[in-house]
Amino acid sequence: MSENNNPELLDDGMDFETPRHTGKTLGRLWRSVSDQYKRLAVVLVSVILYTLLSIAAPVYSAYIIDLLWDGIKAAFTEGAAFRITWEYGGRDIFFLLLIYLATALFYTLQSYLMSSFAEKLSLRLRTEISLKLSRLPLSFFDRTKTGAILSRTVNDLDKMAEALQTGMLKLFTAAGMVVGSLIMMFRFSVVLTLIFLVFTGLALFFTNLFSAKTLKYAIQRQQCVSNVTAQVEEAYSGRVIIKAFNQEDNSSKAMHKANEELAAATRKSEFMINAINPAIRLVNRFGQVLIAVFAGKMLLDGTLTVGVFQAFFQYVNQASEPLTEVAYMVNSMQSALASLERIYDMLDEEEDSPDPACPAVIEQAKGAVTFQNVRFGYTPEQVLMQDISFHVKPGQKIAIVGSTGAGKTTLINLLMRFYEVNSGSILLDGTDTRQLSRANLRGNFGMVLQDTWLFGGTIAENIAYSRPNASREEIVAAAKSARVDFFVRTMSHGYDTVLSNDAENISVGQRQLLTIARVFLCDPAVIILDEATSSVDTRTEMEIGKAMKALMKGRTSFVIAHRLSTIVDADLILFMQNGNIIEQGDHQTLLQAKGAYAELYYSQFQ
Ligand SMILES: Nc1ncnc2c1ncn2[C@@H]1O[C@H](COP(=O)(O)OP(=O)(O)OP(=O)(O)O)[C@@H](O)[C@H]1O
Repeated sequence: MSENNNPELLDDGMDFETPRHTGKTLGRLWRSVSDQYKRLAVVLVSVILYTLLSIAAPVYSAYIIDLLWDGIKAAFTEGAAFRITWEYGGRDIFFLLLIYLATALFYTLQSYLMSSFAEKLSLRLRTEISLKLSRLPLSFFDRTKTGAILSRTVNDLDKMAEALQTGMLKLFTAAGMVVGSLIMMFRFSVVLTLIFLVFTGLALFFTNLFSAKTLKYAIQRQQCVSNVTAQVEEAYSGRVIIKAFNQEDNSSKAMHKANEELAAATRKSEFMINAINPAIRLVNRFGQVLIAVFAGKMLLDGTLTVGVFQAFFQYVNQASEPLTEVAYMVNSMQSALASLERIYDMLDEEEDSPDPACPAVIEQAKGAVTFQNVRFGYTPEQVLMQDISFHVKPGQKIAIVGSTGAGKTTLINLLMRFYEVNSGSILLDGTDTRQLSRANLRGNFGMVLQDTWLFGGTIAENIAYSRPNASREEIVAAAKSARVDFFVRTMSHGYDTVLSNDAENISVGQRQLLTIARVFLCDPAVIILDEATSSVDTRTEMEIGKAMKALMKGRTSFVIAHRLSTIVDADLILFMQNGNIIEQGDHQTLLQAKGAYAELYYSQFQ
């Protein structure tokens, strides 16, 4: 199972893993529940009392049955009626009932306390995770699959909470119950207890023998479930492309294959579970029959009383059940610890460097931007940008040009401080952006990306995302500036129309206009525009172009340009290649330089 300890491989929520550092993880868990020690102490006392009473009840019942049995025999020989009075038997039966009641109460108490303990812990971890997610750098999300993050926040936490609620309690009570029952059994009869131990040993041996196989099939099944989920996800997200390329048959064949594999794996794993349990129970039953035969003989010999006979069987049940479950309990506890370990791993991930303690503040930026000898790589070993320098005056339009992968988006990522530069600096109005808080820096920027993001909510709420307290008039004014007001009014509920299911009921162009409205509303000093490519029709493209032009007015604007025709009026064109700016200047200067830009320009227009 060692390969399962690699967090990368655990993305599909595979069950039955083992923790890497059990002691360390337990220690950390212990420290993170320091506010709940009192609760745990009460649970511990309750578990001890529950176990003691559960062990005491059969002995007491043996005493009562023997007492009554003697009374019945005496009454029989005397020919008198047998009667139970308060003094004779009644009081004992009442006390026995009290013991049963108390065990039930302690059981309820400890179950309740443990579930609230586990829920408190999981709420705390959930909060820590969500805070952590907001502090993690984007590079974490680059290298971690979405499924893994979801699995951490949902599956792992649930698994851990469940194991703490039921598994741990069972483990504690099981230990006490087995030890206590065995002691009592030995006291009653060494021979009968030895028979019990031999058969339980056999049952455990068979459980171990088959558990490796059961585990193997269970893991296979889990992998098949992941496979089916992936197929469904793929078929759903790619449904348009699948239809467009007439691949429905292949897609459903792949799905069918995954389903068949899952059915086969489930059959095997269910068979193992369903075949093993009765087999093990059979071994246990054989043991019990043998004990009954021997005990019956002892009963006839008079070396065992009726009361002890029945009490012994109560102990057999109390001891054998936890013993056969112990393998499962250990597995589930280990798997819960592995889950907890992954949660801690995520909480230990390196965070964004903290904002400065006394940050500089730029309330309303003028919009001057300077890159000074910026050097950057997404990974330490691979430097993408060697040495980038340029200066932009407030209100200027800067076009960033370059082939795919040239580093245009990266430049913007650095400007927004989504990633930190390796060396050099980026200045906004002469202030190093690292001296500002990230919130202050980003508050001075507005972004319109091709990859528009709208959330499930009304159109008004979506526009107001950049300024949640904006009035309806301001929202409508922003929509008008973005030339999307007319479209919104044609919708069934206007600005209160709820966008759902990824906002598929509105077109790509309209989505982009809505995100332009969003930026209009927050009125930033610097804007970043990712020009629309061919995914919209010419008319919508013109609308977007006009809305963007209006947005750029009076602001410093960085435009990631795909068509050179739209940037001839730019104050500064940055021509990028392999992460570096190889030419910069305005359109005329670059044409006169007769370099890469001129070549590209003429290739597009001649
Ligand atoms: N998050 C990331 N982690 C690692 N490498 C990245 C990351 N994002 C981009 N890169 C790499 O950095 C280089 C520049 O990418 P970038 O996205 O900046 O290019 P681009 O000019 O914006 O391209 P496009 O026009 O296709 O969007 C590419 O080689 C890309 O593979």
